[in-house]
Amino acid sequence: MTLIIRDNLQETYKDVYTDEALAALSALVPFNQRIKTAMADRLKRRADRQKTKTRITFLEPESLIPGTAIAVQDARDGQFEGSVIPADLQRQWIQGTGPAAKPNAPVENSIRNVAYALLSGADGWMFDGEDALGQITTMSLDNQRNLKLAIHKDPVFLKVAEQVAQEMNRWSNSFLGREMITDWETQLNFTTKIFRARGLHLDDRHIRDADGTALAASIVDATLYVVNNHQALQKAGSSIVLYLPKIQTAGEAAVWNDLLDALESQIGLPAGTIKVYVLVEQLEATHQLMEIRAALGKHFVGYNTGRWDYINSVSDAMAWDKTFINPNIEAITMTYGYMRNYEDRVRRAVNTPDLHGNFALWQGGMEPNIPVGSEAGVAASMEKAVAGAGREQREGASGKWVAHWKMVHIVRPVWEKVGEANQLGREFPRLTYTQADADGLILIEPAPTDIRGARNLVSVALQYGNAFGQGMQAAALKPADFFGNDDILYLMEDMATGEIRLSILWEWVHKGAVLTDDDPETGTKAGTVFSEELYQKLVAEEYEKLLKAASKDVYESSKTTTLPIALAIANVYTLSAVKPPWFIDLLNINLNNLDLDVAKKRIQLYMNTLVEDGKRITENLDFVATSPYV
Ligand SMILES: CC(=O)SCCNC(=O)CCNC(=O)[C@H](O)C(C)(C)COP(=O)(O)OP(=O)(O)OC[C@H]1O[C@@H](n2cnc3c(N)ncnc32)[C@H](O)[C@@H]1OP(=O)(O)O
Ligand SMILES: O=CC(=O)O
Repeated sequence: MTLIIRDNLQETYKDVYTDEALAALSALVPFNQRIKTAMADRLKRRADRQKTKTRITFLEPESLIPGTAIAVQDARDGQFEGSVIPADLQRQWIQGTGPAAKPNAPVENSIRNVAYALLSGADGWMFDGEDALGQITTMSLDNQRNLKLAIHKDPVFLKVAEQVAQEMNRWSNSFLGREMITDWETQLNFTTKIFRARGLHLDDRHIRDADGTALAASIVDATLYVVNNHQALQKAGSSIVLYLPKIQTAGEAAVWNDLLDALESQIGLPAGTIKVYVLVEQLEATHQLMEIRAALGKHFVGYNTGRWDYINSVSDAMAWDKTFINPNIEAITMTYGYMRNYEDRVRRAVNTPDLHGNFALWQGGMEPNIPVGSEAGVAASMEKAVAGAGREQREGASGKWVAHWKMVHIVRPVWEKVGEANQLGREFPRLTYTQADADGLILIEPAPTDIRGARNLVSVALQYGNAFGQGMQAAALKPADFFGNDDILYLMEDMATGEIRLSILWEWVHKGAVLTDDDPETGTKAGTVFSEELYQKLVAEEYEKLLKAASKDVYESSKTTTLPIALAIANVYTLSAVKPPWFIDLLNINLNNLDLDVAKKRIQLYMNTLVEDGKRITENLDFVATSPYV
């Protein structure tokens, strides 16, 4: 199969696009069409639900999981072959997450992120190819390059790691009162390496198939990571582990399963060698948890409650229902209405035995706090972070995600104190599939819905769009009103947390959220209906604050380049009657573009395509083909 690689990248990244990797990509090209079809099906289901105003439902027990010979009822009963949990995944108290590359940085600087991760003392680290990894220029390839250098213990990486270890110890001496790393070379072997491939909904920016169709990013990410690193990982006695994001249905899980089988077969690995965690980030997936487990069979090891994407997916799935209105984002914790019920289904699903009595893992969701700020601010936020982790541990999670290496030794003691490697097989009632269960998954409860909440949504959404344009798909952000206030910490924001903010604003504008509190500054009262005018007023005010902010919070150069583009995108997303399915689409088509007029044309093109043809634009609009690889 022919591949077309953009510009001269085959040459400049020949350490990533190795012959073996290109051969595997060529062999997997047939999956491209299958993925594109699955994504068209997704959009159609979404459009049909909106048109007919229908909710997501459970699958018919007698039906087969699409793409498999497994009956839904069998999956629910655990009548399928799952996986034994490998030794290096048995204890995953803390998994850190983060990108393995930085924007516009030489390798010696960019690879520092991998050193922080592998020296952090986290039980596992999910190196991100998706929501936290910037995609400007060639970042997805830099990410792959850095991981390969680190996993192969290249001297370039080891030199950086030695230096970073000293810096980390300086911080931990002052913050924790002790060194966090005693022997940096030994420490590098501690953390299980995990990679998150991009979801099925995204296209790679650098490779197309023979027809000129962009290759699905999932194929590219999984293939490059596995092919380039499987031997080194296995030689070190490590598992090959992926996180799979944003799966919506068991049928999509079956596509992933077949893709992984084909990849294993291509490079001579026994079927089921690659292990996967699945992020439960979609309302539809929560209706099909056992079915997804079954479809992934021997590859599947566990679920993660990917809470931020999840909130967005519920908002998106319920966009047609005028009564479904989320409150302030700060109120949507894991114990809030539909979130509580979602978490409960995940823990029940992983603790249902399969055919051989195997259970699966539940890794708790993301803790977005970072311990940087005033002493009082850090103390208060860390208390909350530890309390949140303690709650998840008690509810049955075998571990947690943190967004920064500084958080590892703050949250890990929650599990250290308990001491059990995991909570595999803890008793919970079996899943049921009643109307009441389905209703619980969209349960809204009364909670603050106010102007402070709206300002927070607007300000961070604009800053997030700006950071994305600068190549930082994750960034530490806070609302502009709190710039300079060290008692309020910056929180980790990434594609997921950025997107929910706009989704909630869309609900408030189009469904007329009723404010719960008076706001003297705008003169609105409890009972005021949120409107487009109110949104426009808040956006104008918050944008002005960002223009006036110091460079520490809003890069000066971004104020005339990526920030106005972020504003244009936020406005179109929030004000369009037709809700875009993914915020990232509008951001992606403007990657590497700093011109507002060009951006406006692209945004218009996207919206016209969506409204008129019911299609998304996901390809790299700046793709310049060179000679094909055959
Ligand atoms: C909802 C979800 O999908 S969650 C999963 C996806 N999200 C993520 O993975 C977010 C991960 N976190 C991050 O990317 C970062 O912590 C951020 C962007 C939030 C904050 O980063 P910064 O503002 O650079 O933090 P800070 O200045 O304290 O970082 C200090 C150093 O640690 C590095 N670092 C910080 N966090 C991480 C991380 N998670 N992984 C690797 N390195 C990190 C920074 O790059 C920086 O390196 P340097 O010394 O070479 O400059
Ligand atoms: O991807 C993770 C999430 O919390 O969303």
